[in-house]
Amino acid sequence: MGRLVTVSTCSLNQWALDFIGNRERIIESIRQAKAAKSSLRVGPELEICGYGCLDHYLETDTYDHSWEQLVIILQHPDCQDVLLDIGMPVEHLNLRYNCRIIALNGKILLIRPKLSLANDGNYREMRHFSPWKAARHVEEYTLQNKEMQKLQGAFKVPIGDAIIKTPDTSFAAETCEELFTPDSPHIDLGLNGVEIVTNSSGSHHTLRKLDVRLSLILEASRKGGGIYIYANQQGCDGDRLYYDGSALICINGEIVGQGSQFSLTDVEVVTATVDLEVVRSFRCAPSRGLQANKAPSYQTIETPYELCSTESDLNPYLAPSPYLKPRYHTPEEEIHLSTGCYLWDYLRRSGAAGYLIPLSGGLDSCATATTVFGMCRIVSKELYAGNEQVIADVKRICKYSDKLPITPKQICNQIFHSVYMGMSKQSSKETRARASALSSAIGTYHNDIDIDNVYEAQRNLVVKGTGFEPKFRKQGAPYAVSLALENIQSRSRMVTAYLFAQLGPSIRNRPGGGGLLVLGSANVGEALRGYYTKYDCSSADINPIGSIDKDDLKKFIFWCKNEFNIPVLQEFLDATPTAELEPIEEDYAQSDEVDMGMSYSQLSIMGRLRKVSKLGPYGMFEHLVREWKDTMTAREVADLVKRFYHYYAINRHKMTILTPSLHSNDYSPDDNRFDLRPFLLPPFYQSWQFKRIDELLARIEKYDKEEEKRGKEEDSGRGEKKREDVNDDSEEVD
Ligand SMILES: Nc1ncnc2c1ncn2[C@@H]1O[C@H](COP(=O)(O)OP(=O)(O)OC[C@H]2O[C@@H]([n+]3cccc(C(=O)O)c3)[C@H](O)[C@@H]2O)[C@@H](O)[C@H]1O
Ligand SMILES: Nc1ncnc2c1ncn2[C@@H]1O[C@H](COP(=O)(O)OP(=O)(O)OP(=O)(O)O)[C@@H](O)[C@H]1O
Ligand SMILES: NC(=O)CC[C@H](N)C(=O)O
Repeated sequence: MGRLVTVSTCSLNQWALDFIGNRERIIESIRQAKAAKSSLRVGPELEICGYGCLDHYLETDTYDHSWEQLVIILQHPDCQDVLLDIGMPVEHLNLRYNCRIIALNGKILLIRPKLSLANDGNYREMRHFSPWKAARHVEEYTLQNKEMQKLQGAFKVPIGDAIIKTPDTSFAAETCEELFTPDSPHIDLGLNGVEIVTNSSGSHHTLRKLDVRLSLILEASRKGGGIYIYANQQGCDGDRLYYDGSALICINGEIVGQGSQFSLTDVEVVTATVDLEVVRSFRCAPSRGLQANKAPSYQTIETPYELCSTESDLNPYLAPSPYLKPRYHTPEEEIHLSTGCYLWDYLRRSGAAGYLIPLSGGLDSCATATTVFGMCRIVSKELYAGNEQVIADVKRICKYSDKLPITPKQICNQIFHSVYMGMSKQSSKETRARASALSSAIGTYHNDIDIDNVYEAQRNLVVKGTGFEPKFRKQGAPYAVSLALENIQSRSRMVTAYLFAQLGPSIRNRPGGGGLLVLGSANVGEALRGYYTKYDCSSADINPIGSIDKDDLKKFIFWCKNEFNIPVLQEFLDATPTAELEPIEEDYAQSDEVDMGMSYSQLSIMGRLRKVSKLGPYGMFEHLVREWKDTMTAREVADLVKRFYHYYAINRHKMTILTPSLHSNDYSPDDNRFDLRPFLLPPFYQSWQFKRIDELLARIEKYDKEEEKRGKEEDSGRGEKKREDVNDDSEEVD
């Protein structure tokens, strides 16, 4: 007869430093796990304080308040008779650790600190914590919190890397990054006969990443057998990351429970029943046995609590959960769902009345606007489904009617403002019309205004104050003077956008007033190339598309056109990207790609090589000269790479003021949290790096010439041979 265990994991929408809210969500998840008859509940990494506290981990308060919440949870009547695996930070002998608290019926069995800290990309755990002293090392921890001492009936508990032994099985915890390391703890734990391994994570979303995480999780139990339970945070916990849930339960490499990746449900519990006999029979292999004999041994902590379901004795029909196929979203769906869920969390947590977008009729602001409409679609779905938290949030934010707005357009109209800020000579009727058409299609509260007066007032300050008449380059002025005029427009648009954001709700008589959050729309390519104005109207409160490049954005807009049924989106895809900062003339209209001296597609490729492949100018040239050999000469590639790095270098200072954006890609150039670079870089022309490119280019061109010569000689050789052959043939024929 099988030995059945019912276990629960969860995704919680925690918020850094929201101790009360976080605690309530933890208790709710335990309630739901118990209702599903689970004997073990696993929660996300550092769930009590919220994973993303960053430098608040340097404050003792964060540790003390976490203990205070833990005491409340452990005493709570709904949190008894279930084994708990809860995440929080712990200070021990003046060092700080990222820990799991394994507890049962108000008592701590073990504090398990993280062994391998996450410290790349967005992660800075080494700044806040120490890794645990050594694998398998255990010592005593002295409880500081008086309430906890009382509850424990002791003032010491074990801290370290140990196994929890129950009469019927054993389990152990590993934490997030430990799964990503080559020598993961689950390998030795499995060889030590641990049948259940938990993994508690604070793991963020990037496009196409779930595949990597799922393969690692499945692999963790496929080779060595066993049950692997994965918990993760979900949502925006106060920073640029979207934690993408996807709680998972698997056995011997097969999924038996998978939670949502993106969701507006604050507490999502995933439960499955698994059969320990399936693990035991899988592990009965001689080669594994030989390795198990040699595996280093662990200290065990014993508890008389049994994890196996007593239900199996009572209910003969209780069966293990069936195997499931892994569920993935397409990258376009991922953009829609991650931006939508992130924007909703940001809005409801910020206390603002909604969003405002400066809508230009170009693709980028269109993409940003579409992410907000996508958010309204997700919210609408939850309203129809009766999600109480979402209903309460919508009631709080949407105040223009007593009736709950329910369709995406109704919701959009209440919380989303757009404003087109035209100039009579610079703005085309096409961009103005596209902005209006998009606004009508998605239902924003739209204003179409002209800012000529503001522009003229600024320009006249110079004319009247100095007598100098600034002109555009097409009128014969130097580039720098023309740029100054262009920048008046973009900067006054920013000031105007914030004005409309502050006053928008009052203009519409929103009960209680309120302000709107200004949305930005700079994309990765523009940011890298520096093709935007410092403090222009994409300097906003938050930018949902700031780490997505133009190619991915185009795919996203195309997908939305069909999925959301918004035909006008095709017009944005067909339009030539233009900043419209210079007067339009019969034979001249500004174009982004001409201005930049490179295409957005080339920028996408170079952006990935710079960040993801970690290539400098020389490495990038070496790579691209091979990659693009069929379409560009080596000299053209060298020119392009040099142009890219030159502008990247002289404009890197602009990244310091870039709008915070949702982190969606590993090629993100975000200077503030992810892509840390100097902001005063040498301009590269005349540099050592470019000199080395020139040397390589000279070698390549020499090689090309020699190849050409050899080719010609071979051709002529072949020609002569052919002629000889022909002559031979003719002789033969003769
Ligand atoms: N090394 C350095 N470290 C710190 N700051 C530095 C600096 N060098 C210049 N600066 C400062 O940077 C500023 C100059 O940069 P910035 O004002 O951006 O001006 P700039 O880069 O000269 O011009 C903006 C460019 O963005 C283009 N553009 C394209 C699309 C849309 C938009 C738009 O705005 O809608 C704009 C526009 O056509 C133009 O080519 C000045 O304040 C200058 O003092
Ligand atoms: N006439 C305008 N009215 C309102 N906002 C504008 C206007 N012109 C520019 N903006 C704002 O400035 C941002 C930067 O302009 P930019 O030209 O780079 O982007 P875009 O027009 O949205 O897209 P594209 O780069 O495809 O033309 C826009 O996304 C938009 O938010
Ligand atoms: N919190 C963690 O340890 C996360 C690290 C891990 N590399 C991830 O991206 O998911």
